[in-house]
Parts: sequence; structure tokens; C-alpha cells
Amino acid sequence: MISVRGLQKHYRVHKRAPGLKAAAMSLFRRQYTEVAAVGGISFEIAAGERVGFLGPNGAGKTTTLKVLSGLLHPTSGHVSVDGHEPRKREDAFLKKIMLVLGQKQQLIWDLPPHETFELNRAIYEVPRAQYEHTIGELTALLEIRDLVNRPTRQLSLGERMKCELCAALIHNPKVLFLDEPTIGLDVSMQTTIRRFVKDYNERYGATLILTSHYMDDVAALCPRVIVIDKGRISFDGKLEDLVRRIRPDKRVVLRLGGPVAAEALNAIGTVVRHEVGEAVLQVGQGDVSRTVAHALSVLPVKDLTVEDAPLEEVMRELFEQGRATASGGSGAGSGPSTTNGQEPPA
Ligand SMILES: Nc1ncnc2c1ncn2[C@@H]1O[C@H](COP(=O)(O)OP(=O)(O)OP(=O)(O)O)[C@@H](O)[C@H]1O
Repeated sequence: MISVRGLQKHYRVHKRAPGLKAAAMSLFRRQYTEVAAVGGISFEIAAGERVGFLGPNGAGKTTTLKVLSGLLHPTSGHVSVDGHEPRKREDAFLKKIMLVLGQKQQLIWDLPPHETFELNRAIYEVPRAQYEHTIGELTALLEIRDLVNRPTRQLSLGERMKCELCAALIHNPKVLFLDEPTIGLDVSMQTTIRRFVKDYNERYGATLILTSHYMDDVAALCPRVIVIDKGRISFDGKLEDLVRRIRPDKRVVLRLGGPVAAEALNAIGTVVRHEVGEAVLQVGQGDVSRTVAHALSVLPVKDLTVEDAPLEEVMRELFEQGRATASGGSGAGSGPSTTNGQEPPA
């Protein structure tokens, strides 16, 4: 469905020294420098897959999504989305995709969302009957029926994002590019958006690429993740394999029925957190059953769970490894390896 081979995207940026004199000089002699936002990445995504595109700020995620949706032309490499070359922006291609940028909106600010929906209906040439059916379904699923006739500027951020999604889905796209769709939303609205996106994917077999800094989005939606750092892929595979590779240790979460001395916990495992009624221990994968048995025998345990390390920590560690490798700190082989499709460094 989506095929990316050796994609590079460089931006040409105007460079000038600080100060008024340099500003005046730059009017006559402009100097440019190249920013390599994406440095030769390759991956394949099958129809119906949900893939998380993760990376630190400035890694190249948005740039890649913009290339995939045809907003930017690649500097080099080959990109194909359902048989189309996105840069050509053919009508047939545009009718298959949608791009939602959480930081930008397509809704017309002074008009009700309903007017944008109508506009998109006309742009995408959606037959009236199909439009009415889709709008009925989407507004019900997103619970926005009562909002769509109010001016957009009067809506809350979360309400606007739900209307943005509705506007972007009117033509029933097969490929969804979602860039930070839950940014700035409260926890319950994030959950609503996630549930909706998953439901849409399952209902229509749509393919999804999502970028998000909220790891809950990724955990809930994306069985597969592609990690990009400084324009290069550092991991492509199952989310659970990434977690296991970066943080093979487990967390034993103990709910306690009475006070426990710090020494008693230290004797069992590495204490990550200890507060009234709860303690969290970090233990090696092979030590889980021994630790659990030990804890149950010597501590007033009411309940316990065994969990993976939080995804936020996994990602932080992964990006720190990437930085250390880039600065020569930890040397070759210490960072995460790529499981699929990385171009060799130039
Ligand atoms: N229009 C542009 N002109 C010049 N440089 C750009 C432009 N857009 C992005 N960049 C640079 O390209 C690099 C990748 O940016 P991009 O927006 O793709 O990153 P990102 O992974 O989406 O980051 P974030 O998580 O912060 O949104 C960054 O160094 C950024 O400064």
C-alpha cells in the first residue's frame, strides 16, 4: 500500500549572521544552507496497518508525512501510496488520502464546521446521498451533532479536533495521515479520538500512520512503530519488541496493606517508587517469579501486577542512546538496531 525507498528531503534555508548590518547585507547577497530533514529512509506499510511514527522533536516525522501526502516533493528517493506518486497530487490520489495536522486547522474559523463539510463535499465530488450517510455516521460516532452548526471559533479545542477529523473523512479516505491528532486535548477527549480512529480503521480497513508524543496514543493504536531520529530510522517493528529490546526489565507493582520499611523493599529488588500503600520494584525478566514469591512471603501484599516499563521511559532511553551514538559516546552496536529497511549511512 505504502512504499518508501531511500527517501531524502532537504530544506534550503536562508542563512545570515545576527545583527542589523548582516540583515542589510543579506538583502543583496543571500546565503543558503541545506537542512537534511529526512536522510534516506525506507519502509513498506500494508493495507489496513496502523503504524506509529515516533521520534524526538525535529526528527523528520512531519516532513515524511507531508511527502507521503504530496505536500512536499522529495529531494530524492521513491514514494508510492496505493500505486500513486504523491508529488503528482492526482485527483484519484487526493480522494484516497487525508492528512490531519494537529497544529493546523482546515475548518473555516468564522463559519460553522458544517460549512467546511459542505465545501469538502464539493471539492471531493462526494455524491449528495453518500455525503448525507457519511455525515450522519461520523457526527454520531464523534458525538458532534449539536456542534456542527455553531461557529468554529466558539468551539473548544477538543470539539474542533473532532470536527477536523469529520471534515477530513467526508470523502471516506483509505489512507489516514494523522500528525499529533490529540495534542493539547484532555485525557478523556484523547481516549475518544483514539477510539474513533481505531473504529474507523477497523470498519473501513483504512491504513493509518500516526505521529504522537503521547505514548498512550501509540500504545492504544499502533501494533507497529517506526522510530525516526535525525532523519534516519532507528527501529521498525512491533511495539512490544521495541519495549523488550530497550527495557527488558519488568515492574512489579505491589499494593500494600500496611507500612513497609525501605530496607525490606531494597532486599527484594530495585525500588522505583515507594509511597503509602504502594511500592514499585524493577526486576530483571528472569527474576520476576522469585521476586513475586519473595514479596508475598515477607510483605503485607494486598494485590500485585507485573508490567513493562512505561513507554515514555522506553522512548526517552531510545532517544538518549541515539544521541550518545551520534556524538560517539556509546560506540557502534550499543544503540538499537534497525529491523527493516534502513539505508546505510552515507
Ligand atoms: N519549512 C522548513 N524549512 C526549513 N527547515 C525545516 C522546515 N520544516 C522542517 N524543517 C526542519 O527539518 C527537521 C525535521 O522537521 P519535522 O517538522 O519533520 O520534525 P518532526 O519530527 O515532525 O518534529 P516535531 O516532533 O517537533 O513535530 C527539523 O530540523 C526542522 O527544523
